[in-house]
This record gives sequence, C-alpha cells and structure tokens, in this order.
Amino acid sequence: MQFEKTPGWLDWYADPSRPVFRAPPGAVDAHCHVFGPGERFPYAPERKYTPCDASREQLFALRDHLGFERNVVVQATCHGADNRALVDALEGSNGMARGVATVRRSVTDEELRALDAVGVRGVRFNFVKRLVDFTPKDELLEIAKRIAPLGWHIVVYFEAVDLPELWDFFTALPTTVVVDHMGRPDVTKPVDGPEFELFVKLMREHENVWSKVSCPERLSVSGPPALNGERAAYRDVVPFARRLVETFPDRVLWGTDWPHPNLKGHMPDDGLLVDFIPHIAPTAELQRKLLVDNPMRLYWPEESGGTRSPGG
Ligand SMILES: O=C(O)c1cc(C(=O)O)oc(=O)c1
Repeated sequence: MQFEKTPGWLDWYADPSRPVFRAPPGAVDAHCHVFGPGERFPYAPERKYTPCDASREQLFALRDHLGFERNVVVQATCHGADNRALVDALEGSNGMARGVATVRRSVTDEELRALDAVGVRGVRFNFVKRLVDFTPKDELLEIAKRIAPLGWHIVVYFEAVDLPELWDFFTALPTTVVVDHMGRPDVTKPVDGPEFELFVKLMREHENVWSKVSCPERLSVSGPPALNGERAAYRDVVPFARRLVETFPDRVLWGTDWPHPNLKGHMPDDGLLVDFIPHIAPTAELQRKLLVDNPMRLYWPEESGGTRSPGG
C-alpha cells in the first residue's frame, strides 16, 4: 500500500494565528494527538495513513500559544494499539495532560494499571471505515467491562449514517461514552432533521453520553474564511455544535484535533478554531463548562472536588 504525506502540512500547523477569543483560566484542549516521532515510536503496520511527526513539544507549545493549560491526548489510529507515543506525551506533561488509549483484548491488567498510573482515563473505539479495520463488538464489550472498574470511559468515533446500526452497542456500554466530533453530522442536512435528531436523542435518553463539539474543519462544507481577515470560520457547523452546547451544557467537550490528520482540502489555523468557540458557546458560563468544568470533571476529578467512580 502507498502512503501519502499531506504537502505543506508542517508549514501550516507550525504557524497558527493567535486567537482573539481568550479561553477561561484552566482551559483544556480535550482532543488532540501526538504522532511519533516515527523513529522512536513507529507507526502501526496496520495503519491507513502515515502522518508527519507531531511531537509532544509542538503540542505543548501550541497549547500555550492558544491560551490553554491542559490537553487530553487521544490515541490516533496510525499508532494502532501501541500507546508508547501517547505515554511519552503524558509523562512529559507535568500532570497537565491525560490520555485516551487504544487497547486490544490481549492487554493485561498490569498494562492497564500502568496506563492508568501515567494518566490514561479512557479507551477509544473507532468505527470510521477509512481509518480502521473492523474490531468485533464482543471484543470491544470485553474491553469495556475490563476498563469500567478503573473509572475510565469510552470514546467512540463513527459517521452519522452508521449511528442506527451502532445504537444498541453504544447504549449497552457500561461507562461514560464520549462521542468524537458530534458523531460527524452531514451539515448540509437540517440541524433539526432526522439524522441529527437521532444523535440528540441518543444524548437526551442516555445521560452517560457526552459529545465533543470539535472538528468544524472536517464537517464544514462552507470551509474556512477567505484570507480576508474574517475570523468566523466554518459557519455551517455552528448550529449543530451550538445546539449540543446549549442542550447538554454539562456533557460537552472541545478540542483542536491538532495536528489534523487526513485533511486534504486545507489545513486549519488553530487560532481560528479557538475563535469558533464563542459562536457555539455564547456565554461565559457555557464557555467555562465546555472548556474547564466538564473536562476537569472527566479527566481530573480529584482536582474538581470529585472522585473517580467505577463505571466512569
Ligand atoms: O477524521 C480523521 O481522519 C481522524 C483520524 C483520527 C485518527 O486517526 O485517530 O482521529 C481523529 O480524531 C480524526
């Protein structure tokens, strides 16, 4: 198989603009990745793409540049179930990053405990066909039952058209379930149409389901603004994200998705992505919940007056 690197990728993400929006103190970028460096942390043989290296140092520099304080680093599919790059990032974070890992059913209890000790608080199940080969649901359920007693949660990534088929599986999971990128709605469809209503219903009927209101750059058809100083990017995604933030203010998270793997049309400016936040969370209270209270409750409960409870 031939792997392609996206031309110009590094140039773009090395130079994001400074956002106009000031994140509240303690803000968490709750969805980002580290890639490699490939020489130290090789990419998985079963990967569907090969990214450019994106190191923990670059990630933490971006965090500071954007005015954020913490990260949740999510295991990317190009690293498969080899979590060494993720662990390295968590170890280098001074406790300011938590992680979401990928594991197989062969993972030992000792390995789970070691991941927990370094800051992993969840596992990711991926159902996006261009990114992974299918993992049998019985294996995923077995993993879910193993991680629940640790107080971890499950992050799921899927396309909106696949939600009806995945519904029973998701609603049987025994932990908090965090959906990546709003379940990837088709934003050319109405925000109150049947497809997005099904996702809203999932969250309404299942209080253990959370959503990341992230990745407008992946979902948008209108795209980023022309290079004319306009900072209100990805407007067609706003109604979807805003509906979730306003309806479920205590169960939404936000992240940059840096370094934006697999984006071919354009590379997003992370500063512009931060300036998307006040459009989807228009009040200071909603912004604080989205960027501080919710991620702290899920990833640093010991610092926000809670404890980790088995079952996530
Ligand atoms: O849409 C994507 O291509 C994508 C890929 C990955 C990954 O490879 O893990 O993660 C994401 O959050 C999004």
